[in-house]
This record gives sequence, structure tokens and C-alpha cells, in this order.
Amino acid sequence: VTLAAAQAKSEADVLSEFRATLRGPDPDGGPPAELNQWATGGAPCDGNATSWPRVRRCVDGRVVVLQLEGLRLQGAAPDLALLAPLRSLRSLSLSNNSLAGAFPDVSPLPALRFLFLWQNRLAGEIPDGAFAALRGLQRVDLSGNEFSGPIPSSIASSARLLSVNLANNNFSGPVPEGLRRLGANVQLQGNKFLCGDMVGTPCPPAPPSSSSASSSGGMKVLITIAIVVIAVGAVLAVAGVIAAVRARCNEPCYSGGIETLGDSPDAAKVKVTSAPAVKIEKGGTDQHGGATPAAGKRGGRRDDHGKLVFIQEGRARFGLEDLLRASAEVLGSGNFGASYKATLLDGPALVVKRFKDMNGAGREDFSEHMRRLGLLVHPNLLPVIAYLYKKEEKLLVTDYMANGSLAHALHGGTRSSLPPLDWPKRLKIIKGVARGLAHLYEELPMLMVPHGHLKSSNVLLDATCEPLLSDYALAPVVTPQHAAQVMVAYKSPECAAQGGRPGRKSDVWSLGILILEVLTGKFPANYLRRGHADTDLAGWVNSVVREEWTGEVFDKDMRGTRSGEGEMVKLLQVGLGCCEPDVHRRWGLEEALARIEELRERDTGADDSSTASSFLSDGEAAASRPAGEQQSHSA
Ligand SMILES: Nc1ncnc2c1ncn2[C@@H]1O[C@H](COP(=O)(O)OP(=O)(O)OP(=O)(O)O)[C@@H](O)[C@H]1O
Repeated sequence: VTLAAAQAKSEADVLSEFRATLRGPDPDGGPPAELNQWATGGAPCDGNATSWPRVRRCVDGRVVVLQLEGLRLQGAAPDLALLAPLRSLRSLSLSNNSLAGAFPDVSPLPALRFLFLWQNRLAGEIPDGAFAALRGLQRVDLSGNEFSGPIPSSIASSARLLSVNLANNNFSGPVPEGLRRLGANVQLQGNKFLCGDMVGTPCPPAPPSSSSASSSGGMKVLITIAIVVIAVGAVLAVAGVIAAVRARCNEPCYSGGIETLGDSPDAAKVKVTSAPAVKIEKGGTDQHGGATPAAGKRGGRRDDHGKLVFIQEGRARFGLEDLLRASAEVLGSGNFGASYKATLLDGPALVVKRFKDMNGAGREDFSEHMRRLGLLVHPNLLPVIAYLYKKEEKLLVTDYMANGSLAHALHGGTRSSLPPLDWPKRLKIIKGVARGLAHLYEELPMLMVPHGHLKSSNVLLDATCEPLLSDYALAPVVTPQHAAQVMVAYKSPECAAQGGRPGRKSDVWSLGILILEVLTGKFPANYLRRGHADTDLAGWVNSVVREEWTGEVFDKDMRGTRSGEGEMVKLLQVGLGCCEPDVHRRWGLEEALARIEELRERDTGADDSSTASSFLSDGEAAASRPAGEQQSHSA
């Protein structure tokens, strides 16, 4: 069976499951008859051709366009998370049906370019961040529904957006500024309560807040004086910081200029003349400031000499000068170098990571690789915003994630701002990690180890505990010796052997260790240091599992989880399947992802009324274990 055939088969299963959730017009409430073929097996795609109804386009054996229009679908919008395994799906239409209820969660389909839901009976407010995950969205049509409330601002967040049709709904309030750039490609007619110059109705002035309305004249004067005093203080403080930084920067410094590396072939060919010396002191704020001449072209070529090169479209630009003015804080010192949090004066908090000994690629190859990373768009990948190339070291700039890393959440105790992670959160994190990893495999097929450095401190958590992978795809710019020393996937069993080399499954091994870490709450490195040097985390888990099923293996912080123990056991199996030392018997990423996607917060058929339990007793767990499981664990 070829890989393409295996993928096609699994896409068939995905569509078949999705079909089962659809309600057509038939009185029995079953799926529309037109889709019956989806349930009879076969493959939706044969190469680039398709014979399945409503699968309109395939590429390389994968579904790209799904058009479920005019099927008289009833009931609530279907759960689009079921389509998440269709990794190549770019266009989805559920238009011209009778779907009712709320706007469906589209975040499980981050790669979607075209979304059509026109002419249904969908209603209610759309969450403001509903489209935030769809960073490559090009066209969206929600016209002819009953949506109300404000237009979600995230609808304009994709830099690739070409057209938006929201006509004939009940949207109200100001039209998001971000839609202005689309000009005539925004349809807003038939929404009586929208306002702003895009619809020709002025918005009412914001009502005065109750406190200011009630405050006395004397109070107003006091507030004004306080604001003036704070503002003057802030200006003096900023001036002081800049003066101090400049005074200390007595060597040639990074320039404050910025350059954008576009998508054009030329953009990757950055030519540099001389490299200025760089002074970066250990600890505290980097001392590398001081504006030097602005960016420009030399000899008709782009010059990224000592400047930040931006690789993300649609991001606000800033220079090293701005980073210098930012308040900075050391986040930690990793294997590559230190990371700093820098909060721009009037902008977001960023992370600047210094990479030393990253000499696996020359400047042009480095720039080309960064350009490729800049094209990656996925809700579970922390985007690299900008980089700076110096011979001696490189800087990568990313967003700062206020909830910190998964390592911190799991092992930081009271130092973590998060409460202990419960099972649903841990499952959500593992799903996101696996999806992010799968996206890297898909988008970077030329890399043997698409991530290479997957570990819990490189999994960052956003405000909703959605995980974002960081420090990925660095192998091409690191020397093999350095990779073997510091990168996690290069410590997998196949690499540890004399003359061993990483393979396509080395990242899967890291995923397995991460899963076991999440389930057991044990920190893999610490575990070894605590006197178990003969084994690793996977070996320990395996030995406990071989002897007898026991709740001991699971992190006690998950106690109180209702009815999810069977699902935890299934995830443990996935972890062990990924941690199989024999690389030939180790699971592939596709299999791991498919099994992870199947997992639910609660066991199937679990009794909701069951009391909060601790973990299964040995007897209960053994009874719930699928036959033959014990053998697979001992493999
Ligand atoms: N974007 C970010 N937002 C919030 N915290 C971050 C961010 N990037 C890194 N961190 C945290 O800063 C600390 C230092 O990170 P750094 O990447 O330098 O080291 P590391 O992950 O421990 O090791 P390595 O260099 O091997 O990746 C870690 O605790 C990491 O989780």
C-alpha cells in the first residue's frame, strides 16, 4: 500500500464520519442520499482526479475542495473539527442549505482559503476571534444568514484576504477598519444597523462613561494633573533609558534599520558587504543599540546588514532601536543561547532569542530558510516574525506568550500563573502539538527532521492554552555536530548509537516523550537525574505498564477528571507507540496523529453523573483495556 493510498483511505474514513453527522431532508433524518457513496468505501481521490460526489478537487491524492451546497442540510452546522485531518482542504462550502444555529467553529481548519456559508439560517453573534486561526483566508461569504452583533474583527486578519460578503444579515455597529483595504470587494448591504463611512451612516459618538459623567469639576482637574505628571515621568524615564543605553554602546552596534524580505525570488538573495562588530553583554538587557544609517539598497541589492529582516506579512514593523527602547527581561538560557522578553513602548511583548554557534548555513541559505519558515501558517506554530543574521550569532524574534511554556505549566508549581492542567487541557495541548508537527511534515517534506527540537519548553501556551510550537525546523541552519549535542530529536535511540543518524521518525520519538511527560507530570531530564539512569521516561512508563495497570503512572494533578480515564489510557498507548526504540516498529506521525485526533475528553458512553473519581483501580483499568493491549505496550 503506497503512502498516498493510505492517506486516501484515511481521508475516506474522515469524510464518512463527517457524512454521518449530516442531516438531509429525508424524514428519517439521515445524511443526504447523494452522499451515500461516501459510506461505501473506496477513495475520494485517485491522484488528482475524484469520483466522489461533492469532492470537487484533489491534489496528490488529497481532498482540496469540498462543496456541500444545495443539499438541503438541516439542523446545526456540522462539527468542522471532524474535517481537521483533511490537511489539504482549502475550500469548503456549506452554502444554500437550511443550517440553523450558531456560526460553526472554523479554527480546526486553519489552512482554509475559501469559506462559503451563504444562504442558510445561521444566526447570533460571531465571536470576535472566530477567524483568527485562518491566516491564509482569501474569500469568505456569509451572506443571506441571520448573523447579528458586531462584525468580528478577526475576519480582516488574513493578509491574503481578497473578498468578504456579509450582505443581508443583521450585523450592527462599526465596520472593522481592516476591511477598508478590500474596497469594492466588501459586500455589506442589507445590514441595517452597521455604521461608519463604509456604509455611509455615521456611528453615534461613544457614550460618556458613568464615572466621568458623575465626576465633579475638581475631580477632573485632579485626574488631568495626575495624567500630566505620569506622562512627564514616563517621558523622562524613557529618555533616561535611551541615554544610558547609548552611553554604554561604545562599539559599533546593530543598526536600527529594518528590511522586509518579500516573496520574490530576489528577496531571498540578500547581499551583504561588511559586518559590524557586535557587542552583547551577558545578563539583563542586551547592549547592542544605537541607531546607524537607515536601510537602503547598495549596488541595486537589498542589504540586511545588521538589520532585522521581517519574514511575516502584515506584521507591524519595528527596528532594533525599538527593541533597545523596550523594557527587557531575561526569560532563560537554553542550549542555543539566552531568550529575552522585550516589551515595545507602544506595542506588543516580543521574545528575542539569541542563537550562538548556528553556523550550518551561510547568509544566503540562512535567509532562504527563514523565508521558507515565514511562509508557514498554522495556529499551532509560533511564527518567526523577524531575524537578524550575524556571523557570530543570529537573533530570532517571535511573539511573547504570556502563559509561558508547557514545561512551566507542568513543572513550575506555584511559579506558574496557570492552575494545574486538567485532562481536557492536556488533551487539547497534545492535539495542538501533533497538528503543528504534522503541518511541519507536510510543508517541509525536504527536511529529515521537520521539527528537531520538540520538548515541553518549546511548546508555548496562548491565553486559551492552545499550544504553539517554537524552535522548529532549525536543523538546516545548525551544524550536524551542534545538532547532535543540543537538539532533542538527535537524542533519539537511533541517533544515540555509534554513527547513528536521525530519521523521519526521530521527531515522533520526541512527540512520544512529550505525551508521556504530559500524562505523568514527570520531567524527562529530571527523571533521569533522580537515579533512574538505566532507563528513560518511556522505559519507566513501560515497566509500570508491563507489571500491572495502575493509576500511579498518571499525574496526580489530573485527579478529579470525570470519565476520561479510558481516553487517557489510549493516549498513553500512543505515547508508547511513539517511544518504540526500534525505529521500524515505531509509529509513523500519521498514525499517531490519527489516533490522537480520535481521543475525546470523556470516555465513549461515560456516565455524566459519575462522581469525580481519582484514577482507575487496577481491576477497573484492566477491565477497560482493549484485548492485546498489554503486548503492544511491552513492544
Ligand atoms: N515566545 C515565548 N513566550 C514565552 N516564553 C518563552 C518564549 N520563548 C521562550 N520562552 C521561554 O523562555 C525560556 C528560555 O527559552 P529558550 O528557548 O531560550 O530555552 P529552552 O527552550 O529552555 O532551551 P533551547 O535553547 O534548547 O530551546 C524557556 O522557559 C521558554 O519556555
